[in-house]
Amino acid sequence: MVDAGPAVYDAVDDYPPFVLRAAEGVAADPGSLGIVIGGSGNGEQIAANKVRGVRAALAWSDATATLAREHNDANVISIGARMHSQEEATRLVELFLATPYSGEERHTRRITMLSEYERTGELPPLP
Ligand SMILES: O=C(CO)[C@H](O)[C@H](O)COP(=O)(O)O
Repeated sequence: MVDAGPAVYDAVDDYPPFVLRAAEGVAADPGSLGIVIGGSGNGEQIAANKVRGVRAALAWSDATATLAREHNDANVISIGARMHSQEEATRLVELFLATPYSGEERHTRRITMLSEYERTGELPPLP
């Protein structure tokens, strides 16, 4: 486990320096999973998704935590610390870590469209 910080609580610090480091760590270690935590989890998810190769999902229920892995093969979970009790947040993370990617063709097809867009900047064709 690698802790990208912060090491001390600062109510007015900025999340991008920590989240981008966590996300870069995940991108550099294929198969690894990351956890980012912030007020709502929205900005933290946005920051993590700036890193090439990262698929960060905002989880706010058991279903969204599970689907993030099953359907999206998300490699980062974002949690809003102010949105959940500690027990709820822990459960979301545990579900995320325990759920494998389904590998279903339609999901792989969609993920491939996104990674190809990320790689080339070219839009996938319309159906
Ligand atoms: O993305 C967010 C909200 O949507 C962040 O979690 C939030 O902006 C953090 O704010 P604060 O400085 O009050 O902790």
